[in-house]
Amino acid sequence: MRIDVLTIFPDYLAPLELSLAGKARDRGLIDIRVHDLRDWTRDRHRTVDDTPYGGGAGMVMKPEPWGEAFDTLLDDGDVEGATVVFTTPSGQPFTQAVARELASKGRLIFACGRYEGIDQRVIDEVSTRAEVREISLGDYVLNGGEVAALAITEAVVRLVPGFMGNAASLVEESHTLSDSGASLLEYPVYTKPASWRDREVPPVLLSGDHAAIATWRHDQAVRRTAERRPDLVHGSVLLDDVQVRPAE
Ligand SMILES: NC(=S)c1ccno1
Repeated sequence: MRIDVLTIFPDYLAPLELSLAGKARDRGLIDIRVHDLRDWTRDRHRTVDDTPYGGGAGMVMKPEPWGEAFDTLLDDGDVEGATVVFTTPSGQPFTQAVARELASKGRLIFACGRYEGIDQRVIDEVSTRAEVREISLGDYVLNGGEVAALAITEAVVRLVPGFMGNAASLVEESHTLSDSGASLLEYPVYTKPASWRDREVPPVLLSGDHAAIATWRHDQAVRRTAERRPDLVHGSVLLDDVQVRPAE
């Protein structure tokens, strides 16, 4: 997978060098390229914003630099299957399901807006040339889209086949789907020592009874989901999975 990031703060994406994404790049699994939007400005001040038509506070990102940047990135022959992601608070919520969708793409191009946003004509024009997704990290406003691009990149890259050394660990993490299709939070996890500050590991986990352990873990995931994320509980589907007993 190739990932391009367009931003006026390229150094903001430096953590991609450090994290697992950096290792994946070293292994040739992903090709990450960060681009400074100002490289497509034409004035000596490298201007990327201007006042909003219709008035109002703040500044809007000018269409010209974005248009020329996308001309470069979408005309480099590597456009097939490219998806352009605008990270914006007005986008669709980013979820694990969206991460799975994006992980199946051949190429992602992140457009990180700043100020009050990017001139709408940029989104409209790019939509005629590639698949466009406007995605929000959450219902809050950041100073720009870079943090969202980092988070989405991390969530997506770890799903790319071959990225995680132990693919099995992807199966039992939060927001995977249960047999009934419900999105479950991960069950609580424990490791040595078996007793710590008079707190014991649940005995079932020491029993060696794999069926009982699987049942306990699923029960815990369902209970945790029902308690913390009732919004993920679709009718009785989730509760049909298991009788949710009151917390012990
Ligand atoms: N919530 C998101 S993705 C965002 C981008 C810029 N500000 O907020």
